[in-house]
Parts: sequence; structure tokens; C-alpha cells
Amino acid sequence: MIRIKCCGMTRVEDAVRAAELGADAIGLIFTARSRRRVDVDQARAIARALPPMVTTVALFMDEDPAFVDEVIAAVQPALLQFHGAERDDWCAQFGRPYLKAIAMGEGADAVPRLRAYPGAAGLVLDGHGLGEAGGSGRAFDWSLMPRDLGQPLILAGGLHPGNVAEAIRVARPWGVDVSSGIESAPGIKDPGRLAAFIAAARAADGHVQGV
Ligand SMILES: O=C(O)c1ccccc1N[C@@H]1O[C@H](COP(=O)(O)O)[C@@H](O)[C@H]1O
Repeated sequence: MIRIKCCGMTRVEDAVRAAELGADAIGLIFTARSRRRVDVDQARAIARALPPMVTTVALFMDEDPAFVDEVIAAVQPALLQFHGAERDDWCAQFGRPYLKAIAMGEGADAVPRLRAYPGAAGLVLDGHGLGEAGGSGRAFDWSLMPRDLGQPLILAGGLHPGNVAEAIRVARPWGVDVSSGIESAPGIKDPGRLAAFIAAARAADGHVQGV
């Protein structure tokens, strides 16, 4: 079954609604380069409001390790996500499972970088370019998604309720990750778009699996 991560949550009510609608993971963004940034207190309130068995993901971009440790201590995220130029050994230093985002904006030239993170619990293939922040709302060529990498691959970048079914059909990802495509404004999730996104992803996954 496909896993769904809804990222860039800034409000308790949006995160709880996403979980109730069937999201598997909630992303909390800590980089100053995001319009969806939360502080530690906001993040802790959101994480504590979530029902059990919903994964909290803390997202960083080229951050000071001391700050990552501070967030881990306060928020207790089950997963870390690194969205910058971090190397695999750097990501591993926190002793926590992590996702590594790969900037797929350069198309096929980006594919070799997918092999540089053997320690990652999964890879997030996002549509932004190298050096840019994520949450760009830009998609990449989904046919570049490898099938033989041996790591869970999570498709991100420009997904929304109207294209997630086609994205799943073409890319066959292990999971999908969405931020701007379910919003009415940066950091404010729209209940209708959120519900439509999760329903479309689940239905498409059922077709791909032949259910
Ligand atoms: O969403 C952000 O603001 C953000 C900023 C900096 C790094 C990562 C960010 N978000 C991640 O990017 C993907 C794709 O976003 P979108 O759906 O294209 O808007 C998102 O799922 C987050 O993992």
C-alpha cells in the first residue's frame, strides 16, 4: 500500500485532519528557507496532537547539528528528512532513521546521486534544482524514477489532487509527499484539497495493485 506524507504542517488542526483522512506521515519543516517553517514549540504541539502510528518527520536543510539535536530532544520525530547538500555520513550522525531528498530538477543528470545515500531509510525525489529549496511546486520527469534501487522511493514535487494518480501510475513510487499542492496559502492546508489528494492517491494505488 502506498504511503502518503503531507508536509509543511504549521497548524495542529491541519495535521490532525490529515491523519484522520489517512495520511501516514506528517512533515514539520525547520529550515529558514521555507515559508512553512515551524518553531520548536509549534512542532511539539503538532506532534503531540497526532494519533498513534502516524509518523512525525522533521525536515532540515543544511542545518547546524546542534539545532537538529535540539529538535530531536523536544519533538521526538520518528524520522528525519534532509533536503539540502548533506552527505550520507553526516545524515547518519544523529542515530535516527532518515530520508534524503534528491533534487531531480536536472533530469537524468540527477539520477547518479540516487546511489549516494545507502544509509537512508528512503529517498525523496523532489522536483527542485540543485541548491534550491524544496516545496517548489515543480514536478520532474516521473519516468526517471528508478525501479531497482533497493530503497523506498518517495515521489515529491508539484503533486496535487489532479495529478497524483497519473504520477503513481507512471512512477510506481513506494510513497508520495506533498506540500504546496494541498494548500490555500503557504503552510495552510485546504481541507478539500487534502481529502481529494489522499482519496486520489489511495484509489490510484488500488488500480496499480490491481485491487
Ligand atoms: O515545503 C517547503 O517549503 C520546503 C522547503 C524547503 C525544503 C523542503 C520543502 N518541502 C519539501 O518539498 C516537497 C515538495 O514540495 P511541493 O509539494 O512541490 O510543494 C515537500 O513534500 C516537502 O518534503
